[in-house]
Amino acid sequence: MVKAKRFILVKRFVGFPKPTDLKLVEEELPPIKDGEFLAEAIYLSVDPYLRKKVSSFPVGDTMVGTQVAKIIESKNPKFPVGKHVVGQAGFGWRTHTISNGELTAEGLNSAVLIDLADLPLSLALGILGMPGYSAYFGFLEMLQPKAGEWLVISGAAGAVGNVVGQLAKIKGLKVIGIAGSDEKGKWLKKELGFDHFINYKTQDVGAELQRIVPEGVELYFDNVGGDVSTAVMNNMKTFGRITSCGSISNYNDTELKVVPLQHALVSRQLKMRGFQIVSLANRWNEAFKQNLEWIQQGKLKYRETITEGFHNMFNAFIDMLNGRNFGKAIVKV
Ligand SMILES: NC(=O)C1=CN([C@@H]2O[C@H](COP(=O)(O)OP(=O)(O)OC[C@H]3O[C@@H](n4cnc5c(N)ncnc54)[C@H](OP(=O)(O)O)[C@@H]3O)[C@@H](O)[C@H]2O)C=CC1
Ligand SMILES: CCCCC/C=C/C=O
Repeated sequence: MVKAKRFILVKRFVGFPKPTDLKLVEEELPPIKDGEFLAEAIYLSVDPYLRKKVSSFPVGDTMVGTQVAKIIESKNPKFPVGKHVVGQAGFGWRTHTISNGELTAEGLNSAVLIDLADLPLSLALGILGMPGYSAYFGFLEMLQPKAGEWLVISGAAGAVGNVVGQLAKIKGLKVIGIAGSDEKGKWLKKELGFDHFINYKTQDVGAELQRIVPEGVELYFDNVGGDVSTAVMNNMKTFGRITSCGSISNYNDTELKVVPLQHALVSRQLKMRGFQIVSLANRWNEAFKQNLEWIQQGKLKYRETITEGFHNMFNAFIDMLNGRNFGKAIVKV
């Protein structure tokens, strides 16, 4: 018998999540059936979308989330013992999972075999996983960037943002990153080649943009929404293009705030495009292959903030919401 640990939701998050909203429980797993396999978690991902998802999540269910796991028992020839998978639907915040690897209603594989050669397996949760694909499609496809254009990225030092900035440098753009600490700014400029950095906690974003690019920027990749985005949009060129990837600045709000975007949109004739990376699930492999190639060529760098211990899942999640992560926030079991 295998004992699995898992976090269940005991109270839906209201405002900033509290440790008492989740509970760590143990359960004995049944023997696996034909077509199933048993996987043991190695790395788990903590992502901003979890905060949003839990607003409508059934109390008592295992907390959702993606993980990298090793197959330790199998009655499914497609998932042999010893191989690794990225576990999505049916996995979540748990140490051991029984899965059949089938497609979910959303068209996502519940488990996908991975082989990253000599690269760390945890990258399958970051630059070679969902956040890396969001950067790839959200930037290259939604924004249709051209060499020489100016790009502003909010949430620039996070899992998605830092990859967007690096892709933009590969494509010959000029990049301004916005994030919440000068240490993050140093990393973005010195190691990743960003051209400019704005600390939204200590600087006036609009005034800084005005100083750096008085004529206005062409492109904006938005991870945070809120006042930062209003300031950026009011410093864009006519016909500027925006990808709305997320709005983490309001995920913990209990009341909906009105953010005045229309003035900038209308007066500057901007084009704003949102996207859901799950809708592009059938093309994820394209982004995987290209990001992998650029990593192997030394054109894309990766950074992770790793928290040790499954019992620290909640702390890692809160640390990410509070901006303590550089690059991808990961938990190592
Ligand atoms: N549309 C889609 O399909 C997808 C959307 N997303 C979205 O992309 C965004 C980035 O995700 P991801 O890269 O995984 O997360 P990150 O790794 O960027 O982590 C979240 C970051 O958000 C920043 N942050 C927290 N609170 C605020 C705030 N009030 N204002 C501004 N910044 C804040 C923090 O950095 P700092 O120190 O700078 O404050 C923190 O590090 C999120 O909005 C997420 O929901 C992600 C994947 C897919
Ligand atoms: C594997 C599920 C990924 C969902 C990412 C969604 C982000 C939305 O904001």
